[in-house]
Amino acid sequence: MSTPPSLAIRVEHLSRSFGPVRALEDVSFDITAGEVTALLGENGAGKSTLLKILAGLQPPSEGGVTVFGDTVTAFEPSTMLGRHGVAIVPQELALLPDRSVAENILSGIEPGGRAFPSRRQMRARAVALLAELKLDIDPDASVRGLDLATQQLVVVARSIARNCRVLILDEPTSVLTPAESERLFELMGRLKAQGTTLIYVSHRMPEVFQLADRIEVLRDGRHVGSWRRDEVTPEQAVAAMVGRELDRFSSRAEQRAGTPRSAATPALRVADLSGPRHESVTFNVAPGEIVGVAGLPDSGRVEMLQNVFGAIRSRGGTVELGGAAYTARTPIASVEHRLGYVPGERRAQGLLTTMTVAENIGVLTVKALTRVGLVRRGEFTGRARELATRLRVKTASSDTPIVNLSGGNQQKAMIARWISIDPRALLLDEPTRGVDVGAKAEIYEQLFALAETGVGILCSSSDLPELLTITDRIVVMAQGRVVDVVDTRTATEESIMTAATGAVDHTSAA
Ligand SMILES: Nc1ncnc2c1ncn2[C@@H]1O[C@H](COP(=O)(O)OP(=O)(O)OP(=O)(O)O)[C@@H](O)[C@H]1O
Repeated sequence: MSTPPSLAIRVEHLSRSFGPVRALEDVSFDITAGEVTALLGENGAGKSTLLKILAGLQPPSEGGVTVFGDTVTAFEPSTMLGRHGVAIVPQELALLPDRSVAENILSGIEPGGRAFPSRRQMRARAVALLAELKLDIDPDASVRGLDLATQQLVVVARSIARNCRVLILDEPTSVLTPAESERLFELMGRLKAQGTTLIYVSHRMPEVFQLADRIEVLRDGRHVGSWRRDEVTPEQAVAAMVGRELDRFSSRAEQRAGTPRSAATPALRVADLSGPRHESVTFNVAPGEIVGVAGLPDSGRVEMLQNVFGAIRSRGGTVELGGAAYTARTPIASVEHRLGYVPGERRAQGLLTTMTVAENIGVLTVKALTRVGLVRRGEFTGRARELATRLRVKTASSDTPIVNLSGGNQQKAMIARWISIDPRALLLDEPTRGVDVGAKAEIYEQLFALAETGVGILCSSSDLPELLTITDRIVVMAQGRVVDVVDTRTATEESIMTAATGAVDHTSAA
């Protein structure tokens, strides 16, 4: 059978089960060569499972895949790349940290069947490739010292060096700033111009509608929508993802118009706080207030949050919770003081990877639910289940290992964990990274409900529309210092970015 020249990949009746979970159910669609295809779906819809099958990281349970007319018979990475030209940029980048950029791009490649005769030739080839891709990256730099965005570009270059014709990117922008995302989009544009087929997953609608030629939607493992970009609106695509029209989410400013700021003792007071990459940081969070922290990734906002929580060593300054000084700060003491912290790096900092969903959510309540050395198991699981339902954590059961959950659902479980301690103040870093549009609104509602009960919330995020939607005020940091504190009702993305990128003056905080 001859294949139309424009067909890159045909997926036919693809299914994949994990025990009782049907991650993919009879999925069939085509991917056109030389186009950008965006794959959309809620958390747990099956996107990563489909991408992993296409990259040969796992086989389907049923069904088949054809790449440029050639039927795939072995779902393994070396075959998918070597024979079919399909490569993936996964969420967890697997580079060799102590090797140079050039080595990472080219090691393991044998031009003409032979290893590179010398390091010099390998380096020269890497330089040529980086120039061809217009990537301004030092070929001799050690990968360990590169930021995540640059590491991602190195993985793309490595795939291109291996003659990949189809490049898959799994949520590539979830860890990037807007400027870094633009750099990636420019590279994607250049690859497309050279004829590379691109498939990518994103939860960010504006970006999908900027980049994609086609949009494919999965829901509960089924393929439920397929459009050219100009045939569909973002609202229609979201409705296909969630199976209903989403109500427009009204921002905090709209919901609280006219509500005066609480004059009560602050839930959290931070004064003159200094530590790694931050200096003399001062601000308050009133009970029931949601304060955002904006700033570039190197602004020190992440370290500042860790300092407040007691996860890193402080170099001075004070923290007060409900008017009482909180001095010897450690993560354990913070739990006892009912100060919560949802970290941005869930894999490294939060997830208990050998434990179940219920254990991950309930781990901080074990002590409270233990009597004479015995955990009240029923109550423990019951509470965890209730929180899992409240945050719409999609899981086969509460006994499922947490690692079996999709990324977005793991994040929802991490937030549920901290809500379980009934916090007095809650710190969050990138709370909705990797979370789908429907679940985002659920998380925002939970934060609003928490604030309603008097909890002071401090939320650091690189997602400016998020900060403008959920906060009352925004602390803007640059180069480790607070450079502005703005009322969200009058702030814009531009005004925040201007402060975050330009100013170096230390404005005294409210
Ligand atoms: N190794 C596994 N074992 C058991 N279940 C799994 C495994 N991998 C995925 N699943 C399940 O398959 C379903 C689809 O997961 P997948 O990771 O493909 O979702 P996704 O659409 O990529 O979600 P997200 O946007 O949250 O990353 C989920 O219900 C998930 O819990």
